Amino acid sequence: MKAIPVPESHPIVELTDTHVVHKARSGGVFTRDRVYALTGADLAVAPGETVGVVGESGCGKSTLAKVLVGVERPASGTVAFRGRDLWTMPPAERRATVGRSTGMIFQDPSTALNRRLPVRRILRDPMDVHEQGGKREREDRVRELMALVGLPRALADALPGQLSGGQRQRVAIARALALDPDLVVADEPTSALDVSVRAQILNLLLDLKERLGLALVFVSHDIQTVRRMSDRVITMYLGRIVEETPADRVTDRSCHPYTRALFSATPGLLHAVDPIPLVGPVPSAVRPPSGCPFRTRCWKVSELCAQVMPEFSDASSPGHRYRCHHPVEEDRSTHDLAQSAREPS
Ligand SMILES: Nc1ncnc2c1ncn2[C@@H]1O[C@H](COP(=O)(O)OP(=O)(O)OP(=O)(O)O)[C@@H](O)[C@H]1O
Repeated sequence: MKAIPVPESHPIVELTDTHVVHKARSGGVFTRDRVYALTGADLAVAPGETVGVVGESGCGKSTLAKVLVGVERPASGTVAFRGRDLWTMPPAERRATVGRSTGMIFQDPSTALNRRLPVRRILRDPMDVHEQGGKREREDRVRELMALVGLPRALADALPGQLSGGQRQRVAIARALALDPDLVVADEPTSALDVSVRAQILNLLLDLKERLGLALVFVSHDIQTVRRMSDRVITMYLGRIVEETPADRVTDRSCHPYTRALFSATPGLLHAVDPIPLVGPVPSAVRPPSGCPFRTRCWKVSELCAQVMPEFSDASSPGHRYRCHHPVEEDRSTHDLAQSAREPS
């Protein structure tokens, strides 16, 4: 089993009871309703670790990613970088802290890169903004970054539109690394790419992470990939973190019924022979259910689940915690669970 890195004195970034609330839109117009995009998130990212984030569409994965890199301001709770609260810093200090210590890689490099700038300018831009090094040093760093991500030097003057999808994502990765960050957050970094280049980009990320000692937060719909890339996996449901599990135990040892159901439905996983049925749609993030948000789809639901949001409980294995009143026994087989879900008592 992979060891979960023990945090140094301070995690790189730590969320404490962090909430993000948006104004809801209907037909492009804001309404009085509120969308609870992230609710009560507690999460610490340690130097050098990879945290994978999974959950169905709309559960708050991208919101969590944006909060971690200081792009999204929470409505309440704290976001601390190396122990210092980001949102009580003076704005210039906050921009410098976030800009220097984090990098973000988005889903679609075609829209994330400025189409009018050549590669060398895209890569130099973070150094220009944060006034890092002189002209010569910035040019040297551009060359270094291109080599680091496997881009030929001949492409330095190319525009993004002249590159392949995989090359564009390499540029986006190089830009995220320009200021030598401690943390990179990758939000669906391969889902807009051809299947043939996905593995190359994932391998590049893993390789860079090892070589540079980066912490990586990896958001993806592709559960297999999250499991392969990560040290631990965060499961989100309707804006809540509901479980945190060591990645190599997530298919058969996770305790939250939702995590088990999610992984049981993933083709190609060892235990995905008998999917646990998830009945009905995900409830609205405008009117989340009382108590546990998963209760409307859970086969283990009881009255308590409607009344009380479960606190995090520690499981017997280290680095594993979950929010559930009726957790799955850690060693119960997925096949067995699928039977119970079909015939709730
Ligand atoms: N700017 C915004 N204004 C209003 N609602 C928003 C905004 N951004 C996100 N939301 C809503 O917040 C919730 C969480 O969105 P988020 O994009 O974080 O989910 P996600 O898990 O990343 O989804 P996906 O996997 O589809 O990208 C959703 O209900 C979404 O519609």
